[in-house]
Amino acid sequence: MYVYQEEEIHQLDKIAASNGLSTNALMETSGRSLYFELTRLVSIRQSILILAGKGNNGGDAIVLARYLLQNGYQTELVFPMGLPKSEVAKEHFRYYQSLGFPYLEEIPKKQTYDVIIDGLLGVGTKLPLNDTMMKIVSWCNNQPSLRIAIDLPTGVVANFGEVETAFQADYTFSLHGYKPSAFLLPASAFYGKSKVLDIGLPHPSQWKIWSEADFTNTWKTRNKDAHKGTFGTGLLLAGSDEMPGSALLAGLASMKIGIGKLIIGTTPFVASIIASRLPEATYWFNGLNKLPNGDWPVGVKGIAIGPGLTDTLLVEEAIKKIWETNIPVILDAGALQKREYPKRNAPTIITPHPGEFSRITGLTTAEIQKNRLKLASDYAQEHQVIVVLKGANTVIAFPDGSGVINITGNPALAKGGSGDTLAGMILALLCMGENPKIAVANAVYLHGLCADELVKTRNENTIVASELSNILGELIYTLTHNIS
Ligand SMILES: NC(=O)C1=CN([C@@H]2O[C@H](COP(=O)(O)OP(=O)(O)OC[C@H]3O[C@@H](n4cnc5c(N)ncnc54)[C@H](OP(=O)(O)O)[C@@H]3O)[C@@H](O)[C@H]2O)[C@H](O)CC1
Ligand SMILES: [K+]
Repeated sequence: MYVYQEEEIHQLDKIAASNGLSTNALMETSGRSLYFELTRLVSIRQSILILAGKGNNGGDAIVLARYLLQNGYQTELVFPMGLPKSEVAKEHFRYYQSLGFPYLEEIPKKQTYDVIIDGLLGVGTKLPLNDTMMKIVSWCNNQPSLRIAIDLPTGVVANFGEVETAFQADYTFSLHGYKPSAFLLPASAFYGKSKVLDIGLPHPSQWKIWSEADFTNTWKTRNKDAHKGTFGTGLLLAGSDEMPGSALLAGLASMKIGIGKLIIGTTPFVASIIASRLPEATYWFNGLNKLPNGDWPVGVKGIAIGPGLTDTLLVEEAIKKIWETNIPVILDAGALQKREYPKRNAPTIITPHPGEFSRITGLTTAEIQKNRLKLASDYAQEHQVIVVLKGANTVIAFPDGSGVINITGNPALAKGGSGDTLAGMILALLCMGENPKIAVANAVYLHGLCADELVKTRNENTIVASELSNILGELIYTLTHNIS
């Protein structure tokens, strides 16, 4: 599934029209697809109120109303903002009227409806809503009806997360692709359950939702003649005497997802605490202090630096040394600072949560949250790094302008140690030879999926980060046992 900004939708429509697929035809397909989706949710005995705006979102609503009426559904089509203004919506309205179907210009507010369809505003929305629209939306939200939005809930814009008042949908049927606001709070909370309807346009989007199929199509099984070298050696620079657990959590995740060999550069104290829980790793005492002298373990295929590290000066010295190499690196937690990144022939991956991204960019967390996709993407392109902007619907932005939105995960992940676990998973998949884009997307996907699996039988408050790694084995087995 793909994600499209407002401008991209308008552009696609224009190109389709100039090549022979008119907006009139797209509107017909939209309305007809909406009709078929609706018949799964609504029975013929239920009353349906369709609210149509003056633009093409209203045009979709007109086509939907026609299909419903033609098929005997109790449907009332109302234009509370006035009759259609867009040329294509006018054409469909003319056809609707030619069939003798009725319409109203005011909502009959004395009556209640089983279902309200919001075809008031779509991707052409400019905030703020005017007073009339605000009142209509508030009225809808106070009705006991099932609420269904066409393309976007009215009051939500396509590209950003900002909202004042919006139609609180139970379902939103998005046309052609998701819009960024479906993944940006507070807007995303107004979508209800959302689904994309195919209307026959191509998919040139560089942004996609990472799905189970994407995971299974890209996950590599271990060859029969594999040895530990096949799956790479990772260097994890993590853990301090105050935060020893970070090294353990990242290390467990790396080893349990499948890395061949893991070297943990940490203090002797940390090693003495965690080695009994992770005897499979090897330990490089005080690696952070040794690294700036060029005293390196050989054969390292990937580095993760930062989980549980507090000595900023030492971390910066180590990073300077890492810049001299062409080894893929993940900068996490204590290694995330405002900085310049040198040009290298290996990926640099940063994994900030919104607070850390705020520290790096100087933007407020509120600014970041309502515009996560664009800000992560701008940063990734400007600095030529992979940005993993964590939080609900983690955004992964690549240096070439493409990106992935992850939809696995839940609030159980909002807990200490969860980020360390993710850093370990990314390190492992990078070292195991995945293409970096796929490594990062699959790690983020699995990390969230572990949490989703755990909350099937457990209260989300009670889950701790080490449990994510514990269920990786069963989870990957279930997802992949059909792959030959
Ligand atoms: N490829 C596709 O996905 C297709 C989608 N379709 C549908 O078309 C809409 C987009 O249609 P568009 O006409 O561009 O825009 P809208 O219908 O969303 O809105 C335009 C009208 O809304 C008025 N408006 C805008 N902001 C406000 C506001 N804050 N308060 C009140 N009214 C507002 C605007 O009025 P003006 O006076 O400013 O002109 C317009 O009248 C898309 O979402 C899909 O539903 C098509 O079917 C084709 C293919
Ligand atoms: K709408």
